[in-house]
Amino acid sequence: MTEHTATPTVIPVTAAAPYDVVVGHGVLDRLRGLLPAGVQRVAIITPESLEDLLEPFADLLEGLDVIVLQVPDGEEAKNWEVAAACWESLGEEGFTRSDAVVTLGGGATTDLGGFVAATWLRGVAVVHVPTTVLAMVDAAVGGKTGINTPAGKNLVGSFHEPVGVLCDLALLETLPRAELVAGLGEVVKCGFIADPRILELVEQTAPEELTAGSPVLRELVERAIRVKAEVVAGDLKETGGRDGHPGREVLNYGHTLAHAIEKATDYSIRHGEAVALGCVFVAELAARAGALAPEVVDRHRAAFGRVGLPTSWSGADFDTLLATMRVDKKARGNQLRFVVLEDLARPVVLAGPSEDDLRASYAALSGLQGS
Ligand SMILES: NC(=O)c1ccc[n+]([C@@H]2O[C@H](COP(=O)([O-])OP(=O)(O)OC[C@H]3O[C@@H](n4cnc5c(N)ncnc54)[C@H](O)[C@@H]3O)[C@@H](O)[C@H]2O)c1
Ligand SMILES: O=C(O)C(=O)C[C@@H](O)[C@H](O)[C@H](O)COP(=O)(O)O
Ligand SMILES: [Zn+2]
Repeated sequence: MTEHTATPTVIPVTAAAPYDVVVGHGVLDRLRGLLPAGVQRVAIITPESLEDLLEPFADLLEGLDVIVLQVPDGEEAKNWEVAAACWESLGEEGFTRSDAVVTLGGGATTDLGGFVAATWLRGVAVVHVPTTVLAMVDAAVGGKTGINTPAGKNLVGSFHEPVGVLCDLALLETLPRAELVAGLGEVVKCGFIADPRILELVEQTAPEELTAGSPVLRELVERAIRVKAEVVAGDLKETGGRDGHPGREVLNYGHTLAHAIEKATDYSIRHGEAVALGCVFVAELAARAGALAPEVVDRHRAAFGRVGLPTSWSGADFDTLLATMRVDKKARGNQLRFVVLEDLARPVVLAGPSEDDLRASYAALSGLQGS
């Protein structure tokens, strides 16, 4: 058994109202301390699939008036019907601005629950308790909330910062391996865009050692949260960076194609898996634009592949993917924009790449010859 550092790590996030991300093992008893003072009623938004976690979790809020809003699992929750059902329940309960939402689940739950909290009464407090690696390192931090529409992923949403985030690594003990690995997709992304030490740790650690109790996993989680916190603090609402840095858009590295792949597969691919593919694709694109050395492109395939993520895919025709990429939030008019790297941790925006380069990069991702 791994010995856990007893002390939780507290990572502050600078925002309009600053908040803490608490990381550790067995830290759920900190939940009450993250709720705003004086809260008497809490709505827990959580997927039906996590029922086993729910009962002991709700006990932590003993003495408060607790409402449970069970939502569908995964992406099935990220639509307006589920959001509307949550609004209806909050209305029936007379949920007010002195009450608070607590999400318990993966990134789909924190996105949906955050969106409900952002929109109910134009904004009530939300604490996120992420239960996947992906939600701990990314979805629960930084205030992006959202739902999908038939046109694509996360097209409706808002920025609504949580008042606190509680990452209890013990919750990962029941997480299926494929979900843990998917979360590493966003971690490795952070390695490329900002913290190459993450890449070294991944390269030096046997992938099967990255388990819920592993100190290396904890270090990776904390490093990725620090990357996210720092980027978000510099550009809270993705309005732009400074001195050539893309600002918050850097966190979208690989996501233009990733979101198109998710839509094309009807969300049967995991977000973190799609991000791995999208990052390989933009690395190829950067190389074609003359920005990135081939060794760094190879390192993308090696690092994502090392943790067990896919690095090759050809499951949809390029024109279908291109049509979806045109509604990516980074696009401006007819022009597609991508975050690409000039080197490790040197991100820039590439605006309006040629269609030939985009096609050739997709061919390279597909593993086709002559790409
Ligand atoms: N808002 C943001 O900044 C942001 C950032 C990254 C990703 N996202 C979004 O997050 C979503 C992906 O999140 P995800 O990968 O966590 O997926 P998810 O929320 O769909 O969870 C994945 C699966 O794991 C199960 N699960 C969750 N916790 C578990 C646990 N502790 N034990 C057992 N099973 C558990 C869930 O029931 C689900 O089936 C996507 O919708 C993506 O767009 C948002
Ligand atoms: O927090 C951000 O900013 C990100 O881009 C993080 C991404 O990992 C995340 O998947 C996000 O939801 C994508 O944002 P979107 O604006 O492209 O919907
Ligand atoms: Zn993402």
